[in-house]
Amino acid sequence: MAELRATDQPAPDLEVLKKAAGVRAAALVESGMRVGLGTGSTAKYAIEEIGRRLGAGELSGVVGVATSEASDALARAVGIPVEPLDPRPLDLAIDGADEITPGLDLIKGLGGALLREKLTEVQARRLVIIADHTKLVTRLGEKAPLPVEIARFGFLSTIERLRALGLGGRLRQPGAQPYLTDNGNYIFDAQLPEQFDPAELGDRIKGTLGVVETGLFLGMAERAFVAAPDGVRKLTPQR
Ligand SMILES: O=C[C@H](O)[C@H](O)[C@H](O)COP(=O)(O)O
Repeated sequence: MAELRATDQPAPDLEVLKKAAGVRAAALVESGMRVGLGTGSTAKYAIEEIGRRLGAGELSGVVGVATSEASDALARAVGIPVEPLDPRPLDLAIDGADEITPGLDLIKGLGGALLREKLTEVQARRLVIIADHTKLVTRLGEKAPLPVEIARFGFLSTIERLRALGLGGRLRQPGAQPYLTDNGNYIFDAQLPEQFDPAELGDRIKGTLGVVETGLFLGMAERAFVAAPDGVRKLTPQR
């Protein structure tokens, strides 16, 4: 890809980049597909584009499986029929991410949807991640905390157990009350250590009493469309 100098043109704002990635991924949807619909400010653009393609008659028979109440509402609003998750595989899932490594390991869940996202996307034949370039990292935890969904009952005890694993972090509490997920749970935003084995730490967190799920998505993404000012790049896992 050609390099642009800073003086050539103003950098597109992040919304423009997110939309470019979302539209690129939505082009993978074919008629008759069952598609996992991600959550967040980037997934929103893919959902809108799938709706636009359905409305324009470019697609037919597409069914969405939404990963949050918000994405369910958006999908219905743009004309995508939505079904609940059932055991059948999904042809494709499209979602954003908070961090993306060169191996396409991910941190997800800053939007609070990690549990439904993982339940849905583990059933997808292909998980396609869409993001702007600010989400690229060399190691997990570089920029974002790791969201960990925890049961409300006994949450202070669960947080103590997580701290005993060496994790810093805090309960997500944007206002007077803790943040509540679509599943009625809380989220602990964990600060990851500088060096750790993601699979091993993920297992230890998941094995902690009171933990429902983590935002570590390891080895799940088939590709990512990452938008930067000089274009949308397709990334595949580098191992
Ligand atoms: O829980 C939210 C999801 O994992 C999102 O896909 C993730 O937080 C990225 O969201 P955004 O595209 O808004 O940065």
